Amino acid sequence: MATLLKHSAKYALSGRLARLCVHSRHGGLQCLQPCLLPHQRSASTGSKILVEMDNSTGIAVLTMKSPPVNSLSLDFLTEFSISLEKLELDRGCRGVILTSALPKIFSAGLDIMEMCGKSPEHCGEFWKAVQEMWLRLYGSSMITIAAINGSSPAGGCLMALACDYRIMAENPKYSIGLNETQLGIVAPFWFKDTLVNTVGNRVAELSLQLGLLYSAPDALRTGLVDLLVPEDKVLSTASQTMTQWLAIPGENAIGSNPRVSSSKVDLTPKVHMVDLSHSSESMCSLNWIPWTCSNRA
Ligand SMILES: CCCCCCCCCC/C=C/CC(=O)SCCNC(=O)CCNC(=O)[C@H](O)C(C)(C)COP(=O)(O)OP(=O)(O)OC[C@H]1O[C@@H](n2cnc3c(N)ncnc32)[C@H](O)[C@@H]1OP(=O)(O)O
Repeated sequence: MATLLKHSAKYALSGRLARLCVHSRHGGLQCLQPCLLPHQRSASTGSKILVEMDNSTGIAVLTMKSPPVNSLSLDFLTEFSISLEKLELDRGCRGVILTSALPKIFSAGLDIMEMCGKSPEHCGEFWKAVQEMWLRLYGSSMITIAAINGSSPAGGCLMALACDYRIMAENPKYSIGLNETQLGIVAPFWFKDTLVNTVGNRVAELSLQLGLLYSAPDALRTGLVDLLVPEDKVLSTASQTMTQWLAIPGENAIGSNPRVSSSKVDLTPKVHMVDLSHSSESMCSLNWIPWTCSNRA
């Protein structure tokens, strides 16, 4: 479950992201425009991501808004990770709903233009940003729910898989899956592991070998998504589900893992990023921590 990594990734990444904010040539914090909305709501928007925070519930909605297909470019990934880190550092934020502002598309996955004709340095930077997005989402200490309101192939599916729960629009035209094999590329092992954790070994094996994209009903049948609802109910259902999840006692609950709930514990990163500048091979080594880190109190 995603919560296994939440605290370790939180502390592993904040330093790197802080550096990205200062040094990145690809957007960064300076593009986020905070503004206050009524009823304890606040919003910040960059060019590709809108974050709306409801301080009364502790729920943030992170909306991807990068036409035409929310492809995961370096700029997009950088803005995404920075947005998530800001929420992670906001102790008032306990849950994040990830969704899309684009009709019919959740995310088309990695931006194909980032993968051809680029320098090795650029490829290395891009690939690190892909890992960082996954680590930050999968390792979040917040509850994360994907409100999948459109198609979500490959890296788009990975984003959804990295969340704690997946709610998809019951439109049979929408598809989701790790279809890399169909594109002639091999899904990295951590894509595979994320899929196995969700659907089990056999379904993952078939999905990856055949590069299957599932229709929404089939995605529900295989367990790739947890719930189908009418398209206009995806976001409201995600909010209701989040409220239920947040009612579960959090990290300060009696009997919770003392390593996590004490402020003096050693939260040295258990997740290591490796330099991939010269490699398109797999990327991060994960030392699983022995307790499940629970959600925020
Ligand atoms: C550099 C580092 C080296 C590392 C190399 C490692 C290699 C291993 C990586 C393994 C992991 C891969 C994960 C991935 O995510 S790979 C990307 C896979 N994505 C796809 O295959 C999606 C392809 N797109 C679609 O299926 C469809 O476009 C859609 C999302 C279902 C939408 O369909 P729709 O009919 O509505 O729209 P169009 O197809 O007409 O597309 C509209 C425009 O969007 C452009 N587009 C689509 N997908 C992408 C994309 N992934 N990146 C960039 N651009 C994309 C498309 O070209 C159209 O543009 P146009 O209007 O200008 O023609």
